[in-house]
Amino acid sequence: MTAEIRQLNKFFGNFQALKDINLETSEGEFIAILGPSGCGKTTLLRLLAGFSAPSGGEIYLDGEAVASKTMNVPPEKRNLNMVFQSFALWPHMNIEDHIRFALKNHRYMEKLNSKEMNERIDEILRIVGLEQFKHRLPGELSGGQKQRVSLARAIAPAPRLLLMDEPLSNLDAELRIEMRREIQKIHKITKASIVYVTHDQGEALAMADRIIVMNDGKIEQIGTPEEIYESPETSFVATFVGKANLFKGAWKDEVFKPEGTQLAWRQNNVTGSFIKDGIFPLRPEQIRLTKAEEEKLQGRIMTKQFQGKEYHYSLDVNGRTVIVHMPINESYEIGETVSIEPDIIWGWDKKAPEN
Ligand SMILES: Nc1ncnc2c1ncn2[C@@H]1O[C@H](COP(=O)(O)OP(=O)(O)OP(=O)(O)O)[C@@H](O)[C@H]1O
Repeated sequence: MTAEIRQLNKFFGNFQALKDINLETSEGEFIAILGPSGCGKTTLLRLLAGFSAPSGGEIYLDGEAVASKTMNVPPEKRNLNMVFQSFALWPHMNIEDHIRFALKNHRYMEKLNSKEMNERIDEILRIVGLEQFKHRLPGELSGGQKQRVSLARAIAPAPRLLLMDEPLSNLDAELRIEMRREIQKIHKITKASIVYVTHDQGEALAMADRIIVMNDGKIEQIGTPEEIYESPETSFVATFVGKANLFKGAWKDEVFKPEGTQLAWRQNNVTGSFIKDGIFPLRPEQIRLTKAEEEKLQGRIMTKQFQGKEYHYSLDVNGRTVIVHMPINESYEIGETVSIEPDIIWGWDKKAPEN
């Protein structure tokens, strides 16, 4: 299913939760809506689902208008299903019956006889790896298994659009990684379009075809995971997604002069807004520490954490905190003064800095 959102606005009283949202998705696309708590992700998802009506603008599903200021097609008349963070399972109903209920009550599901119904239930439970649990009640399942049931229930009637609201946030870290693979598999098998809300950039980067980064009710950037990570267009995207350090200074063509220095850092891939604002975003792994040299920017190591393949350092650089990740074969100590510069091996710019 394709979705088109035009100039969408949503007010709660005087508070504007969505501000002029525009978006077009293509058939079968996996879209992640990524942003911090309160930025409007769930509000946008609820409007797509039909649980809530817009204050302005329009939504089209497969080219047909489903919502505007004056009309709102209800969720059951949109060929979609939703998966919630809370699982939303019925405690008295076993797993098989959850799927059966979903198959019987979805408007767009063809009518099945009881043999076809049982085959479909088994097929769906096989996809999510729950065949042996079909007679259990939700209370007899782990968190991960419960979320598999809610995924199974959502995909059972083969909706053309799946809306997922932080479906993994109630699971522990290891299970979340495993469930990412499950959701990717489900996307591949069902070919449904997916809109997936998350505040976890790892999830969005790992699964989505395109990511919409939202902040304060607005879209900051839309792009593939690679575009969002490698070429952030705003300071918000650079820090929220890439955890970038924002160095202040002045740009002249492709050369950046950090504030208070005569250095020249070269970079040919920074977007217009950074150049205008005099900012050079560098992710922790794009910075290199070396023994202190006078002609380079210097900082003092405040903290050092061992992380397996890397040390994570925080430095005080002229009163600002800078985070740097370095391989463990180069080690510096807390209190040491070191030089910092853009990394020419891992950085965006493969050319040597001009200094
Ligand atoms: N029914 C409502 N009435 C008033 N304000 C609301 C309502 N629903 C949401 N809001 C406000 O709209 C803003 C966006 O909320 P929303 O739930 O969309 O955020 P979110 O990005 O999904 O956050 P989270 O990640 O914490 O779920 C918030 O400031 C919230 O308080």
